[in-house]
Amino acid sequence: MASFDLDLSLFNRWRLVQFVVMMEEDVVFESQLELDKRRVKLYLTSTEIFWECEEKDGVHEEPKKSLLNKHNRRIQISEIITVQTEHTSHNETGFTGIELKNTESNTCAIYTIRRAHKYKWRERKITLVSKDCASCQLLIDAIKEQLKKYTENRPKRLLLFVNPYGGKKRGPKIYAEKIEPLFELAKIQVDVVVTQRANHAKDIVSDYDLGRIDGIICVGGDGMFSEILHGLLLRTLKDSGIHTLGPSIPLIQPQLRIGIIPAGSTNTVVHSTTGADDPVTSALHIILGDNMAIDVTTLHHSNHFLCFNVSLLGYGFYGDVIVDSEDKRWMGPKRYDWSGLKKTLSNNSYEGEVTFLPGPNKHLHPKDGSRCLLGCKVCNEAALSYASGEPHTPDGFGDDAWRRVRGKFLAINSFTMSCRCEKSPEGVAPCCHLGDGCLDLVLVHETSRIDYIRHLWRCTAKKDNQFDMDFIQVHRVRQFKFRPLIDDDDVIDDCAEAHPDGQQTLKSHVKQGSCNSVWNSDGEPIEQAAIDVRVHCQAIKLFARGIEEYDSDDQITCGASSGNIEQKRHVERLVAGNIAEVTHVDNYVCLVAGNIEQVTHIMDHYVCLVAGDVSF
Ligand SMILES: Nc1ncnc2c1ncn2[C@@H]1O[C@H](COP(=O)(O)OP(=O)(O)OP(=O)(O)O)[C@@H](O)[C@H]1O
Repeated sequence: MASFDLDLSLFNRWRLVQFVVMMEEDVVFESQLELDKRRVKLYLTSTEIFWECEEKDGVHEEPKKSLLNKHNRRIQISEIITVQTEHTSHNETGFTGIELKNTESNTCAIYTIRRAHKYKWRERKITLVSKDCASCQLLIDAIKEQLKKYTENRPKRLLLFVNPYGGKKRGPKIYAEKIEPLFELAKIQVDVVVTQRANHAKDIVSDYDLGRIDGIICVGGDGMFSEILHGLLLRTLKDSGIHTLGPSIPLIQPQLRIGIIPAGSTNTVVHSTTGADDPVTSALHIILGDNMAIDVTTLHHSNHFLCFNVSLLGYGFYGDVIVDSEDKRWMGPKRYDWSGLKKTLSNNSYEGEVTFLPGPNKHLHPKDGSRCLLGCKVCNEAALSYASGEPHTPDGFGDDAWRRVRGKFLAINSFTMSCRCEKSPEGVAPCCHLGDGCLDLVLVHETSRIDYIRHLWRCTAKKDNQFDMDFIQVHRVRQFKFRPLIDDDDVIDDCAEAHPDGQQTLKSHVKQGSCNSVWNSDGEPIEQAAIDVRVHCQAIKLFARGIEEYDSDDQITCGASSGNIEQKRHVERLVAGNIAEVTHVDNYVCLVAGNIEQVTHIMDHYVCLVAGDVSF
């Protein structure tokens, strides 16, 4: 017999949600239909569609099929991709006595999204059969009417770049097989460019008629995104008459949003803004017209603009890794592991001086345990505060707000976002915010190899204690400057000026264990070591919404059979890859769901199992 170990508060939360929803909504349309060969009564409100099963022969039977079970009978209008008639033959309709003409249909298909495993989204199709074609058309018209207000911000035409060279070189295949059909379904026109060389996309963006499109998409990795970001930000400045970007000039937020379909090696930006490194999820965020603004940092050397940065900016360890890995692209994403291992063993450290201007709120810091999630309060407040002028330095930092740290550093890392990736699910800087106008500055002082390995190891764990080590200092800052030091009193402006020939020179320079490392800015090496860095609050918009809350407490542990592997597999097939994470712990099947809807959905599956499919 199955045993259920459920947190009852989940039920209460669900009931509360249902109650509030029912109280708030006004039904604007209702209809009797057929769904999964069962009669249902469907209701349309301004925000959602829901349905209930009708009694059959006077008996209200609770069906077991997924779309009909009681916790899965809702569609948010805002999440509908499209609604259209679908042509089925007379026999397939299930409704008796219907005469269909060839060109007409009494079948309506609603395409929407479903939350699959954790942050991943998938397309979901719901087929509804009306009693006749006219009723079907009325239903479609009514849904389209409600959908109008949500489609205003959705893209109709996109410029899309596919990088055939990034990651495992799967960009073109990912686009053709997974993404193009979804954009066709959503009736989005796409101008596709397969890039022929580095900076091809940037050059096109600098001249393109941007008024024709609603967004720019890249199918590639962080490098490809960075290229488009540069093209779009510089183009926006140029269109506003700014041709030279001095260190004190604020960025102008472009009108267009950028979307990222991940097909690179690390895909940090997409992972940190959607929670998933998944092409289909990203395409669905684009189709629904999601919109969020993220911070951009500018790098200057001697008042000359160098580049923009949005994720990791690292000197020392990460700089050495990028230089070492650049000629190992043939290894694919594994090149970072190989070069990372080499550089960890060499344990080089570099002398320098960091000065920084702290963030405006001293209670917010890189170890405060917070997470930047969908609707983040910290980012929303920062946007308001920056909109009304540059924020003040917090009390307690004194008149001379700039702080100074000198020393020998194994790494100087600045994070403008949490930098989540496959290897670090919570991010290398887990408390960092996407749009708060600040960056998290991590100073890793010279230490032993083993201690640094411990730090790197902790970065990959789900706990966020990687900064609780005595050789690491963290600060949340608005601006910082770095100057390499030859010796204690000799601050030089740019050691790399002695090596102006680019990467080869930089590589031999780093290899010789020379005075300086290089900066790794979003995966690109920067020659100049002496830099000035400034954060620009929410300077670029993305087709994303931030990471949806994933409540790890919404967990059900359900008793499974005593060691019968077949029965466990049966459970796994029913729910795995669909709504929850499934793991086996001794004789228990452990299900972890992303939200209350998924939890209740899982319970229904288990009720089905107990009712007959499997006896525990
Ligand atoms: N056809 C091409 N040939 C060579 N390089 C290209 C081409 N198209 C684009 N690029 C360059 O490839 C670089 C890397 O691409 P991308 O970021 O997509 O992959 P990645 O480096 O493997 O992934 P990640 O940046 O996530 O680690 C980009 O900076 C881009 O300028």
